[in-house]
Amino acid sequence: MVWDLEAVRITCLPDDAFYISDFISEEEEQLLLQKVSIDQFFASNVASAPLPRWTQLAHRRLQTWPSSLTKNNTLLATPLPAWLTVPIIAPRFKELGIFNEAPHGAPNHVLVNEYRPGQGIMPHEDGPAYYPLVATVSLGAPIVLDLYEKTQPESQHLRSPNFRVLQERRSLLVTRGQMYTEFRHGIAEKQADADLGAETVCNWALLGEKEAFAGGSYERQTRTSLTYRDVRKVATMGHTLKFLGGR
Ligand SMILES: O=C(O)CCC(=O)C(=O)O
Ligand SMILES: [Fe+2]
Repeated sequence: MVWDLEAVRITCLPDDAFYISDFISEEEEQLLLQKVSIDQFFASNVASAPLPRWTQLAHRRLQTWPSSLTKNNTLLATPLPAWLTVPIIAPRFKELGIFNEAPHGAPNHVLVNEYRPGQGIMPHEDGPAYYPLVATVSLGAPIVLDLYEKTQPESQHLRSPNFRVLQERRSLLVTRGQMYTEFRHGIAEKQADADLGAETVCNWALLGEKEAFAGGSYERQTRTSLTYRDVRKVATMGHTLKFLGGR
């Protein structure tokens, strides 16, 4: 398929943000959710040594693929598992060309975040460890992402965000450039998302199923996100062994 990125630009946001509804099929969504839950029992490549993949945080659960970054923000080179690669990176991200200018030409790192109703993530920025582009695939249920200009004091976060993006299940949200560097993003700890409409949701025109939100609110259900990024610093195994060997 050939995608026209300009056609899915979120025009009321600064550069750059794109939203694609129905980015993956229902079958693909179910398979991904299954993998996310099965892989909590198995390490990616050491099936005989069960390893819990989830890290329980105060307000959500997290998986880090292929592994956490080192203290100085380096990724130890390991390929992502196949289920996180096909079909999302290959062929779809490749067709979109979104990672073409990233240092490694493709994402090398994926965070899996799971939010139950009432859970969220504090406003934050993803920082300089990554090339400034995040591609988020949403699974299971919709959720609202809040965007805050960094120039505003953090106390503003207790009040209203500058922009809100409604992420439907099976959608893709791409934020890059200024949207990555000049904004914080967060998800409110709520049981329901309300006050939804063309005036308050900046990707309203790009939604796949506006009718579902016509009432202006919905109750949260468990929503899982896959956030794809390119970690700038990657250490190859050769370097790592040399480092461990002290030479
Ligand atoms: O779940 C999301 O959409 C956002 C996750 C996030 O901001 C992060 O992991 O840095
Ligand atoms: Fe983030």
